[in-house]
Amino acid sequence: MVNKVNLRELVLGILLEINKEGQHSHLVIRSTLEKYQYLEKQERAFLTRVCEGTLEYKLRLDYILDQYSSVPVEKMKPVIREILRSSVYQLLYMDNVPDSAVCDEAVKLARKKGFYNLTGFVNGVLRKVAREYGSIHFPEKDQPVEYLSVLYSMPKWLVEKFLGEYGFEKTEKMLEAFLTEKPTTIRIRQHLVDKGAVLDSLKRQKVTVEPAPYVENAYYIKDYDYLPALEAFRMGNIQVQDVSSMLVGEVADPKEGDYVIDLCAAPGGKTLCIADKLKGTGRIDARDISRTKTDLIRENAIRQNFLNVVVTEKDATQLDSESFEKADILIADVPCSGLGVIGKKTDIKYNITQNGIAELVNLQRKILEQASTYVKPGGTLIYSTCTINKEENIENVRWFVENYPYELESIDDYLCEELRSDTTKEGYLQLLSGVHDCDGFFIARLKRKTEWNR
Ligand SMILES: C[S@@+](CC[C@H](N)C(=O)[O-])C[C@H]1O[C@@H](n2cnc3c(N)ncnc32)[C@H](O)[C@@H]1O
Repeated sequence: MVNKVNLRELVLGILLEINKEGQHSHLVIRSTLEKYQYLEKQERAFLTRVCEGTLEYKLRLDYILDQYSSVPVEKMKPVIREILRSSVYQLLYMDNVPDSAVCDEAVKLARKKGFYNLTGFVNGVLRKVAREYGSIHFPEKDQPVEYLSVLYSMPKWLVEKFLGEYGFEKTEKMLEAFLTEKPTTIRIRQHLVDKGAVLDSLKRQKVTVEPAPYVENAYYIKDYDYLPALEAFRMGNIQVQDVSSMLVGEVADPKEGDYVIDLCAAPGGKTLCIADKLKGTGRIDARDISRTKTDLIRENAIRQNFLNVVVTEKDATQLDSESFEKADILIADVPCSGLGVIGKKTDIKYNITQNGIAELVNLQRKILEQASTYVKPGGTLIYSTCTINKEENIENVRWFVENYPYELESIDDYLCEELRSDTTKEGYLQLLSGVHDCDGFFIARLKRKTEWNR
């Protein structure tokens, strides 16, 4: 017989592990779920929700705890801090868990972990939060940085950065969107696939399907358990991909027979989208830096049976002279800070630093420098990131056109009316979650000048 597992103890173990340097929360959660495969579906959902929610709302939870605890959160013992954070998350955001159960379980867990002398403290803080939460004084809008930081659990330096670039209204929409759960977005493959049949197959498996905005073959899916259990997925007819990322395929606009190089291609989202648009013709050379990464591209290309995809391990910062002036289209979907996808990858907001961004800008420019030589004169270079700060986006593009024989080219012809603006006419698009109905993302289309007009 299997021993009953204490779910809150597992949550505590996960939260402590995530705090260690270099850990990624989704991997720590996944490895615990794999280890405890026998947990019921509901138990798995509880464990995932409490861990993810505690992380997403960490700064707000700490602000609340600091109102009620005689010891500041920063000075607490790590075990007690994580018990309190995850318990306050349950008290405030999980209606189906009774307050008394949250407090009792937290006290039991503190005792089990050897903190006998702190059980009264844990009990006192949690019962006060449960009783008095409605009367907590939160920062007001006239202190915009504190207000947004506490309300949306975003480090202050990032709030300041977003306010500086986008102003209050857009920043607030974006921070709110980061905390809002979204359905999965899929792209239905077009070449050799009947869209109606794919939609029927999804509906037969009781999946809720709705059209997503901006791109014709983009759909939201809900009410499924496990992606590989879907026939449409196993048959290679759907690919999970955010609409923002699909827009790279639209803006690249490959023509049958084109030779495309995708320099940073793993796990293969844009490669496969472009392979589909090439309709089995031409070739897409999908590269990434390591075997682990290129294996992900291979796995996806095999599932979708695309024979025009060639996968190789290559460091994009190193010059590949064999690719000199060969590509009709080059995709530079570079490694970036990921500030546009904080809603899906919570760790980013706590781990990224200004120095880290500066290092990424250097890496992005090194990649662009090599990439500049691979495009045929008259060919196209698409520069994209899933981030939203100017240094990694438009400032890199401006640096590139100043130093290399390229010019921005309007992308209006490839976008729906809703996404067109002065910047898309100039050649680039900055998407923001909450403002747009997708992840935060940047795309620029650059044309390599021909010999005579360099
Ligand atoms: C934004 S992700 C690419 C996402 C991919 N284009 C897609 O649509 O699925 C950036 C990729 O850059 C890769 N990368 C990082 N440094 C690199 C380098 N020096 N050379 C090549 N790839 C690199 C990472 O391994 C990562 O897979």
